[in-house]
Amino acid sequence: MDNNELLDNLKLIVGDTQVRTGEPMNIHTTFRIGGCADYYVQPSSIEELQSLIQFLNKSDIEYCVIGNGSNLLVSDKGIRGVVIQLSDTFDEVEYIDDVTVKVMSGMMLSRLGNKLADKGLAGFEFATGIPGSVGGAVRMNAGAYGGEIKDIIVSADVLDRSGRLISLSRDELELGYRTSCIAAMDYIVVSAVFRLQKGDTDTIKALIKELAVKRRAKQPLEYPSAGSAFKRPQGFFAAKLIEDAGLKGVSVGGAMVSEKHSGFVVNTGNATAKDVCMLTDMVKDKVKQQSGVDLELEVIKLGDFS
Ligand SMILES: NC(=O)C1=CN([C@@H]2O[C@H](COP(=O)(O)OP(=O)(O)OC[C@H]3O[C@@H](n4cnc5c(N)ncnc54)[C@H](OP(=O)(O)O)[C@@H]3O)[C@@H](O)[C@H]2O)C=CC1
Ligand SMILES: C=C(O[C@H]1[C@H](O)[C@@H](CO)O[C@H](OP(=O)(O)OP(=O)(O)OC[C@H]2O[C@@H](n3ccc(=O)[nH]c3=O)[C@H](O)[C@@H]2O)[C@@H]1NC(C)=O)C(=O)O
Repeated sequence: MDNNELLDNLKLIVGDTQVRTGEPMNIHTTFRIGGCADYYVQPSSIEELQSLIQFLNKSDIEYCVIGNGSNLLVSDKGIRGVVIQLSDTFDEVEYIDDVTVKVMSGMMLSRLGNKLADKGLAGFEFATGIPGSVGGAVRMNAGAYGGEIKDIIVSADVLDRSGRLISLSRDELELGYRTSCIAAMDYIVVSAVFRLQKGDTDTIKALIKELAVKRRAKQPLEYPSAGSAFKRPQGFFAAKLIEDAGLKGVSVGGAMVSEKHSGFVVNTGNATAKDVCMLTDMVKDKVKQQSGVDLELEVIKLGDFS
C-alpha cells in the first residue's frame, strides 16, 4: 500500500481531522523528546479503534498505542508506522452505581480524580497527581503514595491484536509492581471499572492537595521528565543508590540526573533521546559497580534505538 492510500484509509476510519502525518512526538511526551511519527491517529470511539486495529493488522502496518506519553522515551529517529493516541478523545465516564465508575482509557488521571472528588468518592486521591491516562495507568499498575491501581480496579475491557473486545477481571489483569498482562499480551485497554468508597468532598480534595504539595516539594516538576527513570529494585530505592554513587546532577548533553530527586532524569532544555540513553546507561554501570544492584529502566522506549 502506498503512503497516499494508507493516509486515505486512515482518514476514512477516524475522520480527516483525527489523522496527521510527520507528527513531532516531543509535543506528545512529558519528556519533550522524540522525532516524528509517520502517522498519528486519534480514534474517538471503541468502534473506530477496532476498525483501525483490524485495518492495520490486515495491511501489516506497524503501530503502537500511547496515552499521555508520561512514561515514554521516543527515539530521535521517531516512530515508523502509526501512533494511536487515546487521550483527549477517548475520555467518557459512566457512573455504574454509587461507588463504581467505568472510565474510557484516554481519560487523564487528574481529570478523573477531580470528578470523583466532586462526587464525594474517595480512594483515587493517590492517582490524581500522576500525569498519565487511565489506559497507561492500568498497563503500568500506576502507583504513588501508598496506593496503586490494583487497589481500586474491578475489571478492564481490552482489545486483543485482532480487534476482539475482551473483559478481564482484576485477577486476570495480573497487576504487579509497574506490570500487568497488558504488555505481555499486547492488549489495548479501552476502559476500566474502578470501585471507590463514599467520602466527603472537602476531605478528599484536602488529601489531593496534600499529595500535590508533597510531590512538588520532592520531585523536579519544574523540568520535563518521564517521572522515575528506573524501577525500585527489590529491597532498595533507585534514587538512594544513584545518590550514593555520586551521580546527582551528572549530565550528558541536555539530560541530567535531577539534583532535587536523583530517581528522575530531567530534560534541561535540549536533551535528545540519545543523551538520555547515554546517561541512563552510565547510571546503571556506576550503580552496579558501587552497590552491585542492577537498575531496570521504568521508562518505556518507543521507536528505533539501534
Ligand atoms: N507515579 C508517578 O508519579 C508517575 C507514574 N507514571 C506512570 O506512567 C503511566 C503512564 O501513563 P500514560 O502517560 O498515559 O502512558 P504512556 O503514553 O506513557 O504509555 C506508557 C505505556 O503504556 C502503554 N499504554 C498507554 N495507553 C495504553 C492503552 N490504552 N492500552 C494499552 N497500553 C497502553 C504504552 O504502550 P506502547 O508501549 O504500545 O506505547 C506504553 O507502554 C502512568 O499512568 C503511571 O503508571 C508516570 C509519571 C509519574
Ligand atoms: C514518579 C513515579 O512514581 C514514584 C512516586 O511518585 C513516588 C511517590 O510515591 O514513589 C516512587 O518514587 P521513589 O521510589 O523514588 O520514592 P521516593 O519516596 O521519592 O524516594 C525513595 C527513597 O529515596 C531517597 N532519595 C530520594 C531522592 C533523592 O534524591 N535521594 C534519595 O536518597 C528518599 O530519601 C527515599 O527514602 C515512585 N517511583 C517508583 C519507581 O516506584 C513514576 O513511577 O514515574
